[in-house]
Amino acid sequence: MSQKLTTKQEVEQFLSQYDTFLFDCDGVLWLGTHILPKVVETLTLLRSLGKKLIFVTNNSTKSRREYTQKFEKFGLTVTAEEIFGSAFASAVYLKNVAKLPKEKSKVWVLGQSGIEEELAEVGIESLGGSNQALDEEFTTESPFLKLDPEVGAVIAGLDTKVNYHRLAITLQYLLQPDVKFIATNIDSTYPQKGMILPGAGSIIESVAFASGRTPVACGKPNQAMMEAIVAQHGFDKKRACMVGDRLNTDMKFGRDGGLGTLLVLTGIETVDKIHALEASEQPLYFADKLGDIFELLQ
Ligand SMILES: O=C(O)[C@H](O)[C@H](O)COP(=O)(O)O
Repeated sequence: MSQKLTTKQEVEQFLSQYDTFLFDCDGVLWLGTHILPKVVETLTLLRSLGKKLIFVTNNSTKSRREYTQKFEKFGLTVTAEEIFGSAFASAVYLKNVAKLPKEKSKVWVLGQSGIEEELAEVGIESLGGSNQALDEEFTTESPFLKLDPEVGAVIAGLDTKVNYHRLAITLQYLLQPDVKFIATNIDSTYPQKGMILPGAGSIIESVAFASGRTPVACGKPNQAMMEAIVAQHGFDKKRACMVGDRLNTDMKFGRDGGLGTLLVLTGIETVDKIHALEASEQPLYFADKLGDIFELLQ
């Protein structure tokens, strides 16, 4: 049964079990540009206790570099090596697993600059994405209908500028059987201050349904992402904890990876949703917010 962290002793006991903490971002650390209460204090405290912090987000709109700038704005110094985003995970998958043939080495992007930047980092040329010509209304005269024969894959992720033009051209590439279909993540929604918004998964579902194809999803809960993180940071999974706000991505990612799990209620989930699960599916711990760790230790 999931245990709620409500006392200083419970928090001390919780912290004593783990040396490494993997943090989801949206819904745990912040809601869009709104940092959640006592997050900076909590992360600073954990660092002072010698804990290793790694940030694992399914949000593909920003590259690791752009995320370091977002952390900086909140007064937190985080290096790109401490951040794993689904855009990075997708680029690594394409580079090291999908291994596109030389003659089909380009990628069509349905998504934002974070994906384009991470693809460029691994030497993959991309089309589409944030290209402003795609903001134009779609017509059958669209120049993008002249498909690039060197495109060997589609990567689809969260795109807050999604429109019919982008969906129509993405579908044309997905109707080519030899073009691979990669999704950055499956999140149906994501939390913003006071509301829930359509996530990458809901956008990707549009072209998956239209094309009749199912993508390979590279973000949480895909364990390839966990393996990449463990390979880079070399921590003991038995003494690591995944902290997240979504049961079917963050908590599944942590549980399947053999990590401890802490669910916070500042994002998508509720206590009722936790208790509706089988005991084995529930997070080990839950809390109203991440900042409770700092507040309860005072
Ligand atoms: O793609 C989305 O729907 C959102 O960006 C995603 O849900 C947020 O990612 P998180 O930081 O919660 O993993």
